[in-house]
Amino acid sequence: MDLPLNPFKAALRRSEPLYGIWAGFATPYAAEIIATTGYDWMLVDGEHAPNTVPTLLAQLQAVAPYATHPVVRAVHGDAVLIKQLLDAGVQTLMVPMVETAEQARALVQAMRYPPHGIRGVGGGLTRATRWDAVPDYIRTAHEQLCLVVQIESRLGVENAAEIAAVDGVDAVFIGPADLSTGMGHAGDASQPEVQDCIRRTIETTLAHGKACGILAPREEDARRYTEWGCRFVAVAIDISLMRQAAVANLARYRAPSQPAIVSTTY
Ligand SMILES: O=C(O)C(=O)C[C@H](O)[C@@H](O)CO
Repeated sequence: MDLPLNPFKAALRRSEPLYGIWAGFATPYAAEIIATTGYDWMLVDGEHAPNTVPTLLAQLQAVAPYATHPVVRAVHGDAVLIKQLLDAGVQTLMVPMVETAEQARALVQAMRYPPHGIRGVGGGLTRATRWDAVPDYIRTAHEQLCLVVQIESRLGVENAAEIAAVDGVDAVFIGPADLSTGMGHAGDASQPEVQDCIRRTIETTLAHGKACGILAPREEDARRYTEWGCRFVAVAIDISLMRQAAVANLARYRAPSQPAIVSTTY
């Protein structure tokens, strides 16, 4: 069989925004529900959701029949973990907290086979090669792999040009929560100096011919970042959607200040 194409990587070159959703339930069942809803991509979160390599694999398998592209966020940029994720069939990998070009280059190396990198060869053991059904995987894999590095610190913003310039970095994704918190604003990305960093990072990334993305569950933020040039925007978080819907539904019957009648005490 042919090497599965990466439609997300191809779509990053287009001008229309790609709308995504954060998938934090860490279960294949919930991931599959999300995959049916029509978002262009979903972020399967291995950093802040309770995921492991097997749970990420199960989610990749669950969403495989659907058009929504799974972007998997690793808990960190360790080369050994990256090897396992790629072997499991991750095509688009997001790595948090990339602050220097050197870090970005190491990530590219982790995703490529020698002589271009250090990825170990799993061959017929791996889902990535469809258990050896894909011919010439070693020589062609990099064409369909996509590396998204997260810039989410002041140092990362300062080094954004060098990071975006790294050959093999396909896109930059801004983390507004970590960026604002690291700048002393405890998750408040609306602060002018944080907004300034976000805008500069977008402009710098685009100037280097790379796509830029961001998490923006509030509509006004998502629209502004899109206007500033973000190409892929996560406009929702599944867990927040569920909680907000549950709270709003109960509020139709009972004031939020009223305690539950049935309560379990220990
Ligand atoms: O800093 C950010 O913003 C992100 O990287 C996304 C967060 O980790 C996300 O989990 C917030 O819910």
